[in-house]
Amino acid sequence: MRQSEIDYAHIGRMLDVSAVRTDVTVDEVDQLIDIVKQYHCICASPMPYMTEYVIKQLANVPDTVVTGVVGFPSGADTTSMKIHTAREMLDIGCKELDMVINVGALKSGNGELVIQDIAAVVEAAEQVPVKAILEIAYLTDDEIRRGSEWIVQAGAAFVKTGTGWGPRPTTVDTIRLIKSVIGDAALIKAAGGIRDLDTLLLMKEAGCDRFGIGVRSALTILQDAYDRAGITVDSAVRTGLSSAANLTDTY
Ligand SMILES: O=C[C@H](O)COP(=O)(O)O
Repeated sequence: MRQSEIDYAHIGRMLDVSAVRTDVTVDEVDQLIDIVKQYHCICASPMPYMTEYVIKQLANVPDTVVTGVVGFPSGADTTSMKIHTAREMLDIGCKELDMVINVGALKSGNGELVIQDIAAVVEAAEQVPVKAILEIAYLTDDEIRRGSEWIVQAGAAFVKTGTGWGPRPTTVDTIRLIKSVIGDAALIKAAGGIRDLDTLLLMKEAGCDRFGIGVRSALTILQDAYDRAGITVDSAVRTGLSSAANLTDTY
């Protein structure tokens, strides 16, 4: 991909900006709201108890939908718990869902459980896209292959790589591996430890369609894209960079 072919001004259309850490504060959620508005990001992703608040704050922002998180972060909830959460998120107005698959069942080779768990949420979501999270940080390459196949079989719209809570980041090689397995049968969302624009662009070239990025890294990446596009942004959002940097980072 040549630099001249990249639409830096619209990078936000591929970004789900998240505030899904344990210690996320209301100030950080407010900053997430400012960022998605300023950079026209496609999706905002808060923790469940803040989701209705974010939906209200973005009510007049047509560019951005809010995703509801399901089964964060372990994926070990029962299927009925996941269905309940999915329905609650949809009832308050979420237009997408990000669910963690049953990682323990995947590692135990229990495909039937993994597939029915995802399929039940896909069914509850009706037409709303479900991004099923593998949590690659805990998986071998074989498990990533198997899990990707099961996510496609269950009918999820996206194979998503991570929650951001795992011990290692998603890499370009992870995206290549998933793409080699699923082809065009589902979309790919890379998430977890993406910290710069060039890595994001390499992942896009490898077949990634969407990126989930925590609020601190998102601001850095979006600002880099706007700088490359020669766009000046509101100083209030840029000032937020320093407070968002308080988010702890495991990578
Ligand atoms: O899905 C969203 C995650 O928060 C992305 O991970 P991150 O916080 O490491 O960027």
